[in-house]
Amino acid sequence: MRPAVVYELLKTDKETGARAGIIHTPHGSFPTPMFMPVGTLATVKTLSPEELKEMGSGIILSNTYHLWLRPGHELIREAGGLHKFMNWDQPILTDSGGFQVFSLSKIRDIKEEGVHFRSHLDGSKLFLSPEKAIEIQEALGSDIMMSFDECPPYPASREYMIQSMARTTRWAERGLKAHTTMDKQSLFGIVQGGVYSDLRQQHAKELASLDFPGYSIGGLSVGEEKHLMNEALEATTPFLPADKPRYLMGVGSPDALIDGVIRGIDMFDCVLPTRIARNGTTMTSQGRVVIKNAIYERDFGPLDPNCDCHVCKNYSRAYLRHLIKAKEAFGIRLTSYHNLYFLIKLMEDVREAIMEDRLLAFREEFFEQYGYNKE
Ligand SMILES: CNc1nc2c(CC[C@H]3O[C@@H](OC)[C@H](O)[C@@H]3OC)c3nc(N)[nH]c(=O)c3cc2[nH]1
Repeated sequence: MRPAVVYELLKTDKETGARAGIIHTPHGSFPTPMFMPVGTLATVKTLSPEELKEMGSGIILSNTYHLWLRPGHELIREAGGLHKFMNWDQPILTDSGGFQVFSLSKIRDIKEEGVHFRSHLDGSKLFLSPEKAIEIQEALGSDIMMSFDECPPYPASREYMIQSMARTTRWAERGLKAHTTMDKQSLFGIVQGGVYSDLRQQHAKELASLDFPGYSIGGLSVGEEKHLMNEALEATTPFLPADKPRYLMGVGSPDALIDGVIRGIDMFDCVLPTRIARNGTTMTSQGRVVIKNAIYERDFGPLDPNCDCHVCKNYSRAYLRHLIKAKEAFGIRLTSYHNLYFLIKLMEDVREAIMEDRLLAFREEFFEQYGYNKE
């Protein structure tokens, strides 16, 4: 089948493996590297589609597991699909539910045919398989779908990893066969292998031979140290086709994004920016600002003097601190907007640095300003 998702490589940074490109999907195109806001329950918490477009969010995520449980994928299909249901007419990427089954449900039983588990909402018995995950994502009308995989717990033994990877490959093949409603392929394979470089390389090659339109790198950002994530990426991306997108799942923080781009990653997602925003922690060009801190009580300057988002142009740190302490809903709307804007803008700046072959210099300057070098 022809791919529904097409990657256009524009430039590779001369000093690193970093790439600048464009990803084309049935609902439009977006530049890469790109940070993708997470809208697990069909909403990027507290923000409207108009605000997401205004901040430059080219694509958002939603979550198969959660939407299947509530409000149900059949209801969303009747509503005309997820784009219509949530009034978002640009690209949507959905996860397969693999991760949530393993991270949310206590009781689960992994079998070859799929995973039996109980709903984290009402304890009812559920069964998720590669075929079911495809059925749900097709009902949602997702532009970029994820294969049903196992994200093994961290750490996992080599023996367990080898068995799990082999099953994840068999599940990926079943997903490719089940994905039939559209005349084009929009299913990504998910590379596993934990922190074992040889297994990462082996799984990348295995999935590359199945010719997916794109590849996710899973099994990371699950508690491993940063250098282990970087080493896993170095063992994976060189064995993935250069003309296909690479998506690092669940990442992340500004340093992890930059170091992921340097190792050939094009797409990222993470709940971090919106999750920390809800308790008033923000990312700024000078590092983290925890707005509830008393030092900001009479600080009438902008959250980030180097940021041109509407929050930094119109509201002061003192006002944000007041709203967050008073638990005013408008406060977390402002901190959520700024944090997402910050990461999307960071990826735009990184993309510019790639176009001008100066990504390592950009990394040095950003790390210095943000305060990473102090750690
Ligand atoms: C946080 N670290 C992390 N997240 C991960 C996710 C969930 C992202 C998904 O989870 C939701 O955010 C909580 C988002 O909806 C996202 O959708 C793609 C993963 N999903 C799958 N299928 N396989 C993996 O190996 C995997 C690894 C991860 N590591």
